[in-house]
Amino acid sequence: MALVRMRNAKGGNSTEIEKKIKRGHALRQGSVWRGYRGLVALLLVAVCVCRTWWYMSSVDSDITATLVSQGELVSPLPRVYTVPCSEDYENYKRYPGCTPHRCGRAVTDSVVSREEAQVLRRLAERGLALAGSEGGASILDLHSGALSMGKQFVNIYRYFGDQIRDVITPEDFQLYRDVRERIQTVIAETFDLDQTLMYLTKPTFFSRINSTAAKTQHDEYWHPHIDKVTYGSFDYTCLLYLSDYGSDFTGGRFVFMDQNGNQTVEPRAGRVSFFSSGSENLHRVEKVTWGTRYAITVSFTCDPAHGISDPALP
Ligand SMILES: O=C(O)CCC(=O)C(=O)O
Ligand SMILES: [Fe+2]
Repeated sequence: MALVRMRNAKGGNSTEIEKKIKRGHALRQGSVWRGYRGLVALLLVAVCVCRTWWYMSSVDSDITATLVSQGELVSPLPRVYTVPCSEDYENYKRYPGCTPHRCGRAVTDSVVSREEAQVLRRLAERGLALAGSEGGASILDLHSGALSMGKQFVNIYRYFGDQIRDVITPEDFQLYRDVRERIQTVIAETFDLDQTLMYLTKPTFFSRINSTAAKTQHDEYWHPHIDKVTYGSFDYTCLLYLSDYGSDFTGGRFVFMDQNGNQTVEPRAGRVSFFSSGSENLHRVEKVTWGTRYAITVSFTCDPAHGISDPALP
């Protein structure tokens, strides 16, 4: 009743009012749609974030096989996997008796004992405790003296002078030499080479990796790479692990990236993993998710011009 009276009272203005009401409806509908649009945009963003997260996690979870697990003991003979040598070798100078004629990867736990690995790990801990990068990987190269310090490197022999003798002893250098010799022998036996025609090459370094974010590109250790391309002189790469996957750290598995899937080597203290350095052995290291991972890279060249002597105090 009141409504009818109001309509009558407004009389001629009714169409104007109806228009306003319609406009109001339209505006309300618009704002409802805008509300929906906000929701849709939010959903789209969520979908994008989820897809990116799924992609990023799948990059680290696309492992197809474990070549050697941490818990196994590969002894007394190395476990060897041959792979066809890449065609790249045709573009490199050949050194008979050393250049790979058989390519592949191998793992052995009987060349370096766990006790020796522990001594080397303590050396790495002492050396790297002197400085270290701001995140990601830190390295200590006993040959050149390079030690990660913040975003750069220092030369430990110059920076710490004689004090470095309290950190690295003659016994440490002797152990490095012994281990290097044994590694050279097992590589020569495995790939049928003349070990007198193989030379230690640089860089040869201790690495320490933890889960902190890398601040510079050279502290990013997880990118897929080919050692012959990255380091130039490498013909045979060897990694000596100084800590245990699963108990000292998580993540950080070594991954061979093959066309038909990936193959992992799980680090174990004293484990020696070696392979021909060409593109038949594209690889990466998974990001470390917890703890600290120590390893030494000890590699060999066939080119005497790229050979170096064992590390020693200057
Ligand atoms: O530490 C590792 O397992 C591998 C390191 C590596 O790929 C390299 O030093 O080129
Ligand atoms: Fe590498």
